[in-house]
This record gives sequence, structure tokens and C-alpha cells, in this order.
Amino acid sequence: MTEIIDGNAVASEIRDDLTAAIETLADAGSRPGLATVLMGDDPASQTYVNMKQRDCEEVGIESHHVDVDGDAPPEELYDAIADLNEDSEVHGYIVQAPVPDHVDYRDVIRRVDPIKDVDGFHPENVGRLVAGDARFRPCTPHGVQKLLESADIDTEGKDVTIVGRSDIVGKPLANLLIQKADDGNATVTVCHSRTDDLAAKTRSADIVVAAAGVPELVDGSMLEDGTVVIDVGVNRVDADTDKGYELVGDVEFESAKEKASAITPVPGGVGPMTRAMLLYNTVKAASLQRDVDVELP
Ligand SMILES: NC(=O)C1=CN([C@@H]2O[C@H](COP(=O)(O)OP(=O)(O)OC[C@H]3O[C@@H](n4cnc5c(N)ncnc54)[C@H](OP(=O)(O)O)[C@@H]3O)[C@@H](O)[C@H]2O)C=CC1
Ligand SMILES: Nc1nc(=O)c2c([nH]1)NC[C@@H]1CN(c3ccc(C(=O)N[C@@H](CCC(=O)O)C(=O)O)cc3)C=[N+]21
Repeated sequence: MTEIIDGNAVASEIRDDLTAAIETLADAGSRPGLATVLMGDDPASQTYVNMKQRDCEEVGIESHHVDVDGDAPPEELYDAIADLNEDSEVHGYIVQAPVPDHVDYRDVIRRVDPIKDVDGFHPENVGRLVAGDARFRPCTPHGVQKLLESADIDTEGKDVTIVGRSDIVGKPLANLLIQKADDGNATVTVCHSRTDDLAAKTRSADIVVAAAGVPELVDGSMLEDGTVVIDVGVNRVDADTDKGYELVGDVEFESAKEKASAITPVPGGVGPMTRAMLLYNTVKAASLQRDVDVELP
């Protein structure tokens, strides 16, 4: 039987496990604070921001939000960032990607105070992660690691094929999984749009992580029996539903499920874990800034 890994359930456990740490911080003076910054009005980004605010409410993190007009000059976003760096109630914040075309996301990330960089995207935090001394693990890769752990899937000695080399998913996940650590020790192959014979790379893997942003790119014919399949993709595809779209992963679920020993669904797989690990990093950020020790799940 194929195990369907329930990301909503694992994320909910992590939120529960964070509440003690949050109360410890609250008792020591104030609640952890998380801010989101959204430039422009991308509808998917607005959905994520709303979900993050609800998550914060559930666990007792103060949530803040800053909107920046999509046509504003980059300096307006930089000013918002400078304000958040100064705001002692905000322990962590993220600038939702993508930003409009006239803004360079790298110039944005460099301005974020690394101690508040709960996405883990600032060069200082990327460097620490690569050096095996991560402060904030990027939320999606960390969420993938926690999902594997929750399903008792050990990465040690396993061949992992990651489809996608982005700075927010593929690259940091590869870096985490090759580390000499209990949740690493894997042998990792990172694929991208120039990869020759993607199917050969996915077929030779014990664990496949799909993060390409291409609906149903990976199907059952590309997998050997018994493969663990983690689907990071969250693609909005036009459909005749109330919302006018449906969410489709980077994996063709039905055919992949026939081959997989375990598989994550979309929705309800990696997405909720990304949000849970954002709360985790926010609690960690508050703990570091306030010098209050807490236990993290
Ligand atoms: N569940 C969650 O929490 C999250 C989900 N996502 C979702 O994950 C997906 C990936 O996101 P993100 O990493 O930001 O995407 P990017 O577009 O930044 O990167 C996509 C990567 O996939 C590669 N790629 C594209 N097409 C192919 C192909 N046909 N074969 C092999 N590789 C290919 C690209 O290659 P190249 O480098 O050559 O262009 C690139 O490296 C999206 O669906 C996104 O919505 C993202 C973040 C969090
Ligand atoms: N600075 C920054 N950090 C990010 O972490 C970041 C970002 N920008 N830009 C966009 C991507 C995408 N991303 C998701 C988060 C949660 C879900 C999620 O919760 N998905 C739900 C369903 C969501 C829905 O219903 O639309 C699920 O898969 O079950 C999905 C995708 C974070 N990203």
C-alpha cells in the first residue's frame, strides 16, 4: 500500500509543539512577531499572506503586514524593509516573491537584517547553511525534511533526485540533504531545465523531490516501484471550479501513486509544512533576539 503523507496533520503537530515556546516568550515579555511584505497584488501571494496570518493567530504569534504598491519605485520597498529592521516587535519577516519586474529580488534580500530573515534567503544565512551551520533553514526544504522524518523515511545513504535548482527550494534542499547529519547523509542529484534524460535520473532515485513549477512533470512512467515522491509544486491551473482554478502539483498523482511507496498530495503536502516552518523560524528568531531559551520541535 502506498502511504499518503499528510502534510496538514504534520504541520498541525508542529504548530502545537511550538505553542509552549511561544508562551515562554510571551511570559518573558512579549509574543514573537512575524511580518509579511507584499509588493503588488499577485492573487496567489495574497492567498499565502492570508494563510500565514491565520497560522499566526492559531499559535499566538503577532502578525503584521505591509503592502507596497506594485508600481512604486524599489526605494519604497527598501524603506519598508528598513522600518521592519528597526521594529522591535517584529522578530522575523519575509518579502513575498515574486516582486515586480522592475525590482531585483537580490537587492531586496540583501537589505533584510539577517537575524530577522526567517526565509533564510539572505547571503549570510545561505553561507551559514552551506557551511553546515544554518541559523534559519529555508522553510520549504526544512518542511520536506520534517515530512520525511514524520514518515520514518531515513535519508542516510539514499539516492535523492531533486527536480529544480531554485534558490528557494532545490538548491537549499540539496545542501541540507548532503550534509553530514542525521537528516542528511543522502547522495543528491539536482536536475533542471537543461538536464539530459530527466526520467533516467528520477528512475534511479530512492526519493524524488519535484520542484520545477511544471504541472504534472513527473509521472509514474518515470519512477521505479517503491520510490518516495515529494511534490513541492503548487500550480494554479485554469479549471471550472468556484475559484476558477485548481491546484496541481509537479507530479501526476494518480500514475505516480501506483509506483510510490509514499507520496505527498497537492494540496495538503509540502505547502502547509512551509507555513509551519515559517512559524518555527519566527520563534527561533524571537528566541535569539530576546536571548530567551526555548525548546523547538
Ligand atoms: N509547497 C510550497 O511550499 C512551495 C511550492 N513552490 C512551488 O514549487 C514549484 C517550484 O518553485 P520554485 O523553486 O520557486 O520555481 P522556479 O521557477 O524558481 O524554479 C524552477 C526550477 O525547475 C527547473 N525546471 C523547469 N522546467 C523543468 C523541466 N521541464 N525539467 C526539469 N527542470 C525544470 C528550472 O530549471 P532552470 O533553472 O534551468 O530554469 C528551475 O531550476 C512551483 O510550482 C512553486 O509554486 C515553491 C515554493 C514553496
Ligand atoms: N519570500 C517567499 N517565501 C516563500 O516561502 C514563498 C514565496 N516567497 N513565494 C511563493 C512561494 C510559494 N509558497 C507556498 C507556501 C504555502 C503554500 C500552501 O500553503 N499551499 C497549500 C494550499 C494553498 C492554496 O489553497 O492556495 C497546500 O499546498 O496545501 C504554497 C506555496 C511559499 N513561497
